[in-house]
Amino acid sequence: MSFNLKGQTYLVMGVANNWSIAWGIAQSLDKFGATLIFSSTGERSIAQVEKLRGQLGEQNQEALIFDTDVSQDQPIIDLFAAIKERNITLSGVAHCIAFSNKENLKGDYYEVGRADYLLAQDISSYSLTAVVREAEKSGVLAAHASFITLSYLGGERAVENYNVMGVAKAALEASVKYLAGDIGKLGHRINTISAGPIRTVSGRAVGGFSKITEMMEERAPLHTATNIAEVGDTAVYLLSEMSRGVTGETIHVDGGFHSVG
Ligand SMILES: CCCCCCc1ccc(Oc2ccc(Oc3cccc(O)n3)cc2)c(O)c1
Repeated sequence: MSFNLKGQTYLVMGVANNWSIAWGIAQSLDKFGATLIFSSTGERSIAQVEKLRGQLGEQNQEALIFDTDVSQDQPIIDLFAAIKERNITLSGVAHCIAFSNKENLKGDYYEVGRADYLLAQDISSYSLTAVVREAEKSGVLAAHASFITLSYLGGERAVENYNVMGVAKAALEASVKYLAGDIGKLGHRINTISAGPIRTVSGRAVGGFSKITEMMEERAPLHTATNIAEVGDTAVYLLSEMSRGVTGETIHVDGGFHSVG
């Protein structure tokens, strides 16, 4: 019997367009037969997902798409209530959501203002905690559900220009470990994929992005830039029973860059 995800439903949060890592995750889950639900923010992203789902398998041609602003608790509560009332059981959630104002993604980190710091933390870190809590409380989770979120090396060490987003990712990665403790006793898991730089709309918002990607292609053991399909396939592993013994972990999908000096 070959591995597949037929009959399993996953929520993918944060598809903005076909460059999004979240879209790579959706495509990989779809490839293995999973049924998908999408939540994004804003009419442009919603319109993109409506267009993109046409590229997916039969089971996802009419995938549900929710508009969820994760900067408030109520929209997150409403999202899982809507899933619950459709009697859908979730095998997992991919949280692919982050934001910080562009002017904080260049220059000196300490120039970041209090409001901008809190905004980056709210959207890029706290939103995962709220999503995991409300998913659990809503009763939509399968017996052994799996959560994943996305990070970058700049959350582990100072990478020039990544600045306030790096501090938010550090909080995100610490949250994953504490959340692993909370939900492990309930039978659920949560892990982080730390992706190498990928040419996305978000990536281009970060100062020095093209320099970093060139440097990575030179110095990473695999000498390749990361792509969304590589991240998507690792997401399938972490969101499936194949990683049933793994939680609170970070897997780097970065051509090995983090391993070399
Ligand atoms: C100098 C580091 C270069 C490599 C950056 C890799 C990376 C690329 C994209 C990442 O995701 C975001 C997500 C939102 C974000 O904030 C944005 C995105 C678009 C517009 C805007 O005003 N802010 C910035 C980066 C991310 O966390 C990490």
